[in-house]
Parts: sequence; C-alpha cells; structure tokens
Amino acid sequence: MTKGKTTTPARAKQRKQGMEPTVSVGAGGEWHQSGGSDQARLTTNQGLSLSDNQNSLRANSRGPTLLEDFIIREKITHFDHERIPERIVHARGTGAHGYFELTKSLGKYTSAKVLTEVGVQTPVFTRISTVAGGSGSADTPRDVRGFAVKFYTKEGNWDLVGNNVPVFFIQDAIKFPDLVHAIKMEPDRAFPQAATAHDTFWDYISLTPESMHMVMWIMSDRTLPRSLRMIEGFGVHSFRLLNAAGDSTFVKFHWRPKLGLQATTWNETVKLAGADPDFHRRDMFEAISSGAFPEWELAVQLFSEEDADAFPFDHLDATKLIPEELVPLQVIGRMVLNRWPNNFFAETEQVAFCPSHIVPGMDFTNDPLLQGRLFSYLDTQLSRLGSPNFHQLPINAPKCPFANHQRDAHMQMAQPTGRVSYEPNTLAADSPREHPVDGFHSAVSEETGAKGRIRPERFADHYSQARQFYRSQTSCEQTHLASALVFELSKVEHPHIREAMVGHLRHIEEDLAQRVASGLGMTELPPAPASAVAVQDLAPSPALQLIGKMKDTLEGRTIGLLVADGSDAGSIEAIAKAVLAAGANVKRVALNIGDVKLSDGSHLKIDGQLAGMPSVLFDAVAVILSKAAAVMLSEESDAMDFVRDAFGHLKAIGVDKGGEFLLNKAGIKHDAGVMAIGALERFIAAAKTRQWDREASVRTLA
Ligand code: HEM
Repeated sequence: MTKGKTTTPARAKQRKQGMEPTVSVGAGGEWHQSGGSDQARLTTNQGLSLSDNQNSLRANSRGPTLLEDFIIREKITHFDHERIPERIVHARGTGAHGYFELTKSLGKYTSAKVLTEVGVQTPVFTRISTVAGGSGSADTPRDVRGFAVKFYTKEGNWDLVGNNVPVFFIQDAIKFPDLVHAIKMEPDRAFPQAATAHDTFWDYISLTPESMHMVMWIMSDRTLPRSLRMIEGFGVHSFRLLNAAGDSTFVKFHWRPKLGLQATTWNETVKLAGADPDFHRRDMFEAISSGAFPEWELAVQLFSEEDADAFPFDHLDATKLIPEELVPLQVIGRMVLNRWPNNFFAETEQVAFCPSHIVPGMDFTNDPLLQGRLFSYLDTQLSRLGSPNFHQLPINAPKCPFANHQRDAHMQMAQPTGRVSYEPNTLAADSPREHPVDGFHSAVSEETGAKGRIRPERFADHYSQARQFYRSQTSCEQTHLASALVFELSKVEHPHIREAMVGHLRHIEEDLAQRVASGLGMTELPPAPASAVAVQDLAPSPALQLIGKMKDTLEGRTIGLLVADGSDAGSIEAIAKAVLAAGANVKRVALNIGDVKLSDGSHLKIDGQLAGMPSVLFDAVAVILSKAAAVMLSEESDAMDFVRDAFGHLKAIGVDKGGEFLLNKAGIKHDAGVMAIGALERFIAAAKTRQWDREASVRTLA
C-alpha cells in the first residue's frame, strides 16, 4: 500500500529522482518505508543491508526475541553508549565556526604568525557556555559565560579559553574542585540546577574573601546576557608574547562584541527560562542562518615587567583586572562566526579546548590558577572523550600538518606506516624532526626563593577592586547588583552565611552592605571580617559598566507586534518597514497561529501564538489592535502578561488606539517609553535601549 504524497521540497526531489520510498503496512499494522534499487541502503555497521528495521527476530510472532538477533543487539548497544560524560563545568554550550582576521600586527612583540600576518583569515571554532548547569539546562540562568576560541593557525592550534568576566573566583587552582562542588547542585538533594542561589555556594564564598571581586561581577547584569552575541570575552590571565629575539611582553586578551553589550532584567530572565530554555542557542542559530554573522573585535593590553611592578595589585592574581584606563586596549583584529556546525555532537560536544594550546611566540605566566588549568583540561578530556586520540577528531585536529611518534591507544584512526616509531632515528629519512629555531620555546626566566605552599603577599588585597567595580557602576546597575545579592542570599537557609556575606560587603561599600542587610530583614549590620590589608579607594573605571558599553542600535534585536483580526494594515506595514530598516527583526504574535485578516482585508502570517511567544522574547513591542480585538484580548491573561511584562521589563511600547485600550485595562500608566505608534521615529529610538527611568515605578528597589 502506498500512502499519501506530500509536497515538501525533499519529497518533490525524491519523487523527481524516482526515489520516493514506498510505504507498506506489515502484519501488525506497522509502517515500513522501503527504497528502490537506487536508494541508499539501511545497513548494519558491517554494511549488511537490512530488510526490516521495525521488527526484532522472534521465535514466533508472539514469542520471545532471540539472542541470535545480532541486528537488534548492534543497534541497541550503540544507542546505549551514545551519551558520553558531559563536561564537569561548562556542560551547556553553543558553538559556531568562523574566522579571525588580524588588522594590526603585533610583530614587535611576537613571532606568532596568527598575530603578525595582517589580513590573513585564520579559521576558528568558538564555544560559548554557561558554567554550572548540566548540558540540558536552560540558557539563561545567572551565570558566567565561558568564551572559548580555537584558532586553527598555520603553526598549530591556539586555544584562548576565557570567560565573559575578566576575573575569577579563586587565586589558586587547588581550590577549583571545592569551588565547583559548592556551586553545583547539592549532593544530597540534587538541586538547585544551574544556580548559585543556595547554601553551599554562599557558604564557600563567605569563607573565600578572594572571591569578592568576582561576586560583584556575577551579581551584576553581565551574567544575564540578552544574547551571546552581546557579551564580551576575556582571556583573564596574563599571558606572554615572545618576539624572535626572545624578548617577552605581558598580554591580556579582550573580545568586544560589534553589537555592544546588552542584558536582560532579572524577572525577565526567570521567565525566559520557561518561555524558551534555548533562547541563546536559538538566537545564535537564527542569526547565523540569516547571514547576520556575530562579530567581535580582539583587543589586547600590553605591558612590561616594569609596568607590572608599578600596578597596585599583582597581575598574576586572576582575581584582579587591569583597568582599561591604566593600560588602554589596542584593537588588533576581528572574529566573525559565519557557519553553524554540521552536527552538534561531532563539533560542539566533542571540541576540546585547552589553555595549554599555544603557538610559538606565546608563553604562559606564573599565575597559579593558569598553571593548574594547564594540567586540568587534557586530564579531564581523556575521561570525557575516552581516548588519548581525541585530537584526531576533525573538530580538534590542527589544520596544519602534525606528526610525531605517539602511537596506538583506543580509537586510533591514523595508520602510520614504516618501521620507525621513535626519535632520533637513522632508519626513516622522512621522519619528523626538531626545529630549534622556529619551534616552540618557553620564555627564559629565573626562579629563586623558598619552595612552599605560600600565597604571595601581593595577592592579599581582596576588596579594593571589588569596591572599584561597585563604585564604577551607574546607580541603576548598583541597584540591580544589590537586588541580586538580596535575591541570592534570601535563598540561603542558614542565617550565619547571610551574615558572613553582608560582613564582607561592608569592606566593599557600607551603603551596599546596608541595602542588602535591609533587603534581608537584618536589624543591624553584622561585623566585617578582618581584612588582610587596608582597602584602597581606586579611581572608578567607567569601562567596567555594562550600560556604558551598550550600543545605540537595533541591529540584532527583535521587535514583537501583537496583532489580531482587524488590526490596521498600514500601521503594521509602516512599523515593520522601519524596524527592518533599523536592522532588527519583526515577529508577529496573535492569539492563534496561522493568518489574521487585517483592516484592508489582506492576510498577515503569524509567527507565534500568544501563549507560546510572550514579550520576554522581544526587545520592544508594538500593540496594534482594533477596538473589538482589544476588548476581546483584555479578557486574555496571556495578552495582559504580554503588555505588563514588556512594561515591567523596561521595554519601549508602541500602541494604536486598540493597544492603548489594552494597556489601560492592564493598569499600565503612560511614560516616556510608551508612545503612539504614529511617532515611529521616537519608537525606534526608544526600542534601542531599556527605559531605565521607569524602573523605580515598577519595583521596590533594594
Ligand atoms: C580564569 C579561570 C577560568 C576560565 C576563564 C575557564 C574557562 C573555561 C571554559 C570557557 C570552559 C569550557 C570550554 C568549552 O567550551 O569546552 C572550561 C571548561 C573547563 N574548565 Fe575552566 N576555566 C577557568 C578555571 C578553571 C580551573 C582553575 C580549572 C581546574 C583547575 C578548570 C577546569 C576546567 C575543566 C575541567 C573544564 C571542562 C573541560 C572539558 O571537559 O573539555 N577551569 N573552562
């Protein structure tokens, strides 16, 4: 029996080529698809053509399945082993291919070709991740974002394995397993998933004063990104650049997004996790698929040993940053992500980044966190990917020639020939050899002093840069930070942990401590712990703000239009045209999916149903409704949520008369961010940013 023909392009092509599968019905009513003689065959892994992929081999039609059935055993065995261990941290990630193009040579400082050959495009694979959650967790928890870039250079792979925050929680890698155990879900109850708002995290942090600078960053809106295309990336540690003469210069790497920074509000983030758990991954997929390629500038901070000695902190301490005002950034290139992976598992899941992957002309520093990382990644990848040959996977293999005498082991894909698998040798003329001049060299350095488990005294200042960060924020950002701390600590069950944290905040800013304490219902401020050194008043650094780095653009943003039968066709067309011209996308939302019939009788295709496409998915909204539709929607709680959330999340709202009726029904008062849709220019300008002035009218601030 042949079933009905459908008209998808793939089916039409198959039909044209005479390859449309025949569908037949088996004895038990099950459907079988079988191909003609030209059709690719379904086989076992040994190439055996299958006659039936729907029934296992049974002793009789209702009898037991036979052990003899090697076909079901092969298929299910493979399936049983499909999952590999997920990354212990950064399990949830989104990756894409692209290129890095150097625009300014660092030839004075390094011999690395990737940093000296201006105009050359080096292929890259970039993976952006959350840290705490499992691979199936939502994209939008409050969390640091990993920002890992693999450059496939002519001289070997260079991995810049950074985060979207320029500092880290701890100064020494020996603390990392404890930190991660404290962040992850608690071991006796297996929750909370992907969240720092719980006792074990804050217990550990309250006992780790060196984390206080990082605490300021993670409690800021930097950890609530609107899009992965709108975050910065930082290499965090100082690395070294080495020129041909062997001279060494310190370097810090920064990625800066072309679209500027943008964040969501906390309440929006909470709702986004339900509305679209894949919000960031989908955004990246859609941007790349539509040709709006995500782009970042690569910038460096360069400084000498003498410069470093004069800094009021130690640059080997990963809890410190070098303010841009102290060492300005130099832009040296750009990265464009222009190709989505062919297969998520093969590429995004199996990619293995490692901070120890550097190329000639670069070297590490003695940062004790970096030194530990140099060991950890290869070690974990041996267990995650199951064999020391994972460098042969296409996503991990260098794109330049590579050869050595390492042999065999699980999943060896290469077939080296000949007798010689050692070096030096006289028996193989074409054997790979050392290259003393342009091969990899470490920086020459002398190490003196007493061996021991000793933290440098210069690492002892744990609060000054935290204070500098807090004081550098706009008052609105300071408020968000204080509210985040109140939220997080309110989830902590043990009062002594809350008190310990507020005690630390007193060293950062008394006012912050006071705001958080009253938000937590404390009647008096707990004592501050002893600080190892006096806290300094460092000059504020406006570059640390997120708001200061937002761009006045609608590029990469999405505007939602709430419409219904009878909506004004002219208004919808005008707004869609203006929004598209400004570089944003438009999505049309109505009560039901399908079409709506507009005022002029034309039909408008709808992108999403109201219940499945709430306003949290948009950067600004317009509500264009006939009076009758507005009356009908004012009875719909999803429509009320649509406008109330857009208002509460500080978004620009454009309305016609029907839209205004709906807003009134929702109890929304007009402010500068709510305007008649006729004022298109004003709407477009307002849609580029959040309506910060509205915030005090919509929530009680910490
Ligand atoms: C500056 C501090 C750090 C940064 C910026 C950082 C960044 C990252 C990033 C971006 C990833 C995800 C890579 C990917 O997308 O596959 C990652 C994974 C990982 N990190 Fe870190 N990390 C830091 C500190 C550490 C430390 C101190 C350790 C251990 C001593 C560590 C161990 C790991 C491990 C085991 C993974 C999983 C790797 C894998 O399975 O492929 N990290 N880190």
